[in-house]
Amino acid sequence: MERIGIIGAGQMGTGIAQICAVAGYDVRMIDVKDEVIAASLATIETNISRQVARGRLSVDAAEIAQQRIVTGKDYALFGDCDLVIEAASEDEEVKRDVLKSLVPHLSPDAIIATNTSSISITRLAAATDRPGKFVGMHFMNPVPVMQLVELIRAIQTEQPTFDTVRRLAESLGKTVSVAEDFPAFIVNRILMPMINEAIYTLYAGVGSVESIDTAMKLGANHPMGPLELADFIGLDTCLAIMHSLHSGLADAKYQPCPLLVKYVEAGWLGRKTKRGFYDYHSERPVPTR
Ligand SMILES: CC(=O)CC(=O)SCCNC(=O)CCNC(=O)[C@H](O)C(C)(C)COP(=O)(O)OP(=O)(O)OC[C@H]1O[C@@H](n2cnc3c(N)ncnc32)[C@H](O)[C@@H]1OP(=O)(O)O
Ligand SMILES: NC(=O)C1=CN([C@@H]2O[C@H](COP(=O)(O)OP(=O)(O)OC[C@H]3O[C@@H](n4cnc5c(N)ncnc54)[C@H](OP(=O)(O)O)[C@@H]3O)[C@@H](O)[C@H]2O)C=CC1
Repeated sequence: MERIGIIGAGQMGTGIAQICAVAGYDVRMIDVKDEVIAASLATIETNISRQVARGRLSVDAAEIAQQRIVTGKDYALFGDCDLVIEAASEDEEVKRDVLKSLVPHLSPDAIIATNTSSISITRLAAATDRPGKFVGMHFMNPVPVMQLVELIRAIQTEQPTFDTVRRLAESLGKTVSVAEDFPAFIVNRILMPMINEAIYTLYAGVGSVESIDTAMKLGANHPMGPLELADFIGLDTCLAIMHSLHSGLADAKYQPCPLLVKYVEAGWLGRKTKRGFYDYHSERPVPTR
């Protein structure tokens, strides 16, 4: 494995590109907007510079890593990639369109991985010309910091594909946890109902944003409160994951909180739009409820 493609230069695509380049892989990354790509490269530069300042990476290695990342808007960039990781928005129609556009450009042996948080790997695999060479590779946010990669086998995934992607995750310094292909897999099946319940707790007036987050940080030793974490993940992504759980498992306990729905309808998506359960326009996040 030498060259890795990434679709989507949002927070996940950016983190994946960074760790792949630092680990020595050539990276090709596309997105639909120039400004998103520019912001992604700026984030990578900041993060890599911090690694240099911390003495974890030499100046030369940092420069080489950044040169390994080639960006653009055209799927033809993926022609010589050994593996392409799809990290576009958490929307099945978007992902299907992306996969349809991708496959004509790929070499026959190339593997496709999806970083989806919740959507059926089996259905996405079936939307490609190579379901046996398709796998779920679910990185955690922030990618450079979090230790885990969840690997999800579609019913069609062939063992050599799975083994190759496991080796790739390990070569990136990650620890693998294997999940079967059920809605939202392991991490989000457990984490997202907790976040949704925190939003219900706010909706019911049990506590303010600050009291709920403080309670869970100091009372349950979570590194971030659930509402702060929801803003960090992206409220659109949180809602999409709850929809996958609700429709995929047909259980009322997964119904998304109406307040979450309203925030997403308002375009309050968390940190990425500078407003969610907190307002991020000033230096310190300000709770909005
Ligand atoms: C939705 C899904 O499908 C799946 C998911 O990803 S669910 C979300 C999973 N992620 C989590 O639960 C994250 C919970 N939060 C945390 O673990 C921590 O708050 C955190 C790791 C994000 C930050 O840790 P912290 O100790 O509070 O902050 P801080 O001291 O600033 O950061 C620790 C290090 O991480 C780095 N870091 C923090 N945020 C970062 C980011 N977004 N990108 C890159 N590096 C980051 C910092 O630079 C710092 O590095 P150094 O050691 O070089 O100083
Ligand atoms: N956020 C998280 O904590 C985690 C997210 N994930 C998953 O990773 C994926 C990406 O999430 P995340 O990075 O947070 O989302 P972001 O919203 O930060 O980034 C998604 C990016 O994909 C772009 N995009 C949308 N459509 C296309 C397309 N057709 N072609 C290329 N790029 C496209 C978006 O552009 P535009 O903004 O213009 O629409 C955006 O830049 C999702 O599947 C999500 O569920 C997995 C683990 C954790």
